Amino acid sequence: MDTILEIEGLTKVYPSGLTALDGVDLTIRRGEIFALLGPNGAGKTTLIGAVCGIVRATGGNIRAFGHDLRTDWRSARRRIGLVPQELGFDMFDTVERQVAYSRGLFGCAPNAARIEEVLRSLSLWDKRREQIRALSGGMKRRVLIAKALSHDPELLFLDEPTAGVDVELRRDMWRQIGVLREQGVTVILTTHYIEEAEEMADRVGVIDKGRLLLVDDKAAIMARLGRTEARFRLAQPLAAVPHSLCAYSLHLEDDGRTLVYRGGNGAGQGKAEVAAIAQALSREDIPFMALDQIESSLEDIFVNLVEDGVA
Ligand SMILES: Nc1ncnc2c1ncn2[C@@H]1O[C@H](COP(=O)(O)OP(=O)(O)OP(=O)(O)O)[C@@H](O)[C@H]1O
Repeated sequence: MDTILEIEGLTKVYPSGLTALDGVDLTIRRGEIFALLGPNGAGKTTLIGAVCGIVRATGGNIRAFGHDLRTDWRSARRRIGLVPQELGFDMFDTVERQVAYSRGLFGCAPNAARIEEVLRSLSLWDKRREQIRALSGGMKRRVLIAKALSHDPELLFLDEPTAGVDVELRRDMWRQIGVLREQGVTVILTTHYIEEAEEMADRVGVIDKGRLLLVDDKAAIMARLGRTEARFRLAQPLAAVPHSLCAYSLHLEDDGRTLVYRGGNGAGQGKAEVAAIAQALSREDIPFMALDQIESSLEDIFVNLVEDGVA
């Protein structure tokens, strides 16, 4: 595994006494898309800020590209890009100048061809001479990305890239992030939206109250924690769950007309049990008219994790 970022025991206590990060350990692999998922105030922006040199950590270590950020911040910093949550630029400046200026801020030599490439990849080329204030909200967000890409970062942070944007723009943003992945850029994004993590991430970290509750491959999270709910709508109501099925996690609803299964801790266990229950029902001569089956989403998993406070 080629590691691009290593965070160890990262702690941030703000002067107010609030602990925003509480011993966070995280390793990011080169080329992956990592989604940091958490509710408001979980510590996502603080974590990004600590890596990007905006927030001074209280404790812990951060190594990026093998450099210790405390002692060798500058060389690592050039290889990191940040798309912040807030729109912050000179609204009267043109798109092209803002993006070229950002490149210069990182000490990179002017490179008109590269700026053109970035602007074209974000469909901003036709807008390059427009003042930023004249752009739509979505276009302004693209300019933020263009600025962050202007110095060719290998590691890009996107802090809630789709907060407050409409569905179309969100999908557009997902496409853009797909393009970055193809270009080999490592992306860490923060989000409140489970569907965003589900759609794009290779791995997901769940953070709450400054603690990283869980980090895993997206598919593994689903497999480990995914639950299956199946509802058998019975032809005839039952007074009780048949004895032969009491090994399964079943109960009756709708005055005995619906047999409900909830269970299966991943790895297809839920689906296998539902199939076994269906077979047992037909063996017992208990016909059912319909079967509705639902797999839990990352959202359900997240709610459970946050409620439990543990991984
Ligand atoms: N400069 C600051 N001074 C004091 N407290 C702060 C500061 N910045 C953030 N906090 C607090 O630290 C905690 C974590 O905030 P942070 O912005 O990192 O969370 P977040 O997960 O990014 O939230 P959101 O999803 O709302 O952006 C919050 O309780 C927040 O109020």
